[in-house]
Amino acid sequence: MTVTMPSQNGAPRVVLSARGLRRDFGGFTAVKDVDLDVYHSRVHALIGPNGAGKTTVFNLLTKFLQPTHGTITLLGEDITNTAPDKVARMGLVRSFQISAVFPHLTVLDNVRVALQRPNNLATQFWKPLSALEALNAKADQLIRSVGLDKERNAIAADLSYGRKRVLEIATTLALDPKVLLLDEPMAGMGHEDVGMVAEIIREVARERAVLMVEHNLSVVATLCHHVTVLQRGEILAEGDYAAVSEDPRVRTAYMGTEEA
Ligand SMILES: Nc1ncnc2c1ncn2[C@@H]1O[C@H](COP(=O)(O)OP(=O)(O)OP(=O)(O)O)[C@@H](O)[C@H]1O
Repeated sequence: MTVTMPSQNGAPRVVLSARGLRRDFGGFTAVKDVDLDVYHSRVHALIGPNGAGKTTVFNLLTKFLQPTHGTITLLGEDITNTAPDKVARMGLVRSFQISAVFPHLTVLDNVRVALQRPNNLATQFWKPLSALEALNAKADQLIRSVGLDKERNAIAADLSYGRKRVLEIATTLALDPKVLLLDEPMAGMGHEDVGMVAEIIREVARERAVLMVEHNLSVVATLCHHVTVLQRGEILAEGDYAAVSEDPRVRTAYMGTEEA
């Protein structure tokens, strides 16, 4: 069942929220008292220095890790005690979860394989030809939506690093996530690819929520509507990039300098 909070007076609706999230590892608290609201059609950045707890928060939200305290709500349903595979089926998908890109398959075949995962129409391969045609149409639509049309018949292994990451995003989108979690999507990319992937994420977020861990602050500044800064497992600041980057605590604690 999909329950979404009504978007009254056009305000974006919360699709994923966490309250009082905490995770202890033995005597060490990696995440403490984290409240988070992620909105439909918004790109939300989770930033912070190494060891701040970003990956742990991702693992808690996707239920790879169980919180020590706190609650998590997805599309109006409490998922605090829900298994990770069910959470993914409900629409909260982390890119690497299903983004196994097969290097020797073409772009088209990679997307078709992704579309054949559970919950997608093509699992019913015994269905008539019309189902197969619908699959092909859906694959082409996905390929177009991430701008891989020209590489449609290229072998995945022959794609540039940046285009491979885009193919990864396309295979993730095949599950039709309502909330997409991206872990450093720009990592290891050159300037040109960063711009291209940022445009794709912007486009992808029109119809879903995106929460991303990102170290590239110029990407965060231009792409993200909302920024949460973590430090030592706790929220240090949040707001839009302008507000967060003006915050003296962020400048000194996260960026290490008043000049950031
Ligand atoms: N399974 C674990 N057992 C013990 N400590 C852990 C475990 N996972 C994470 N930690 C600790 O929790 C803290 C937060 O780690 P986490 O990986 O969430 O940070 P991060 O912000 O993602 O860092 P980075 O930017 O370096 O990836 C770190 O001090 C880390 O050593």
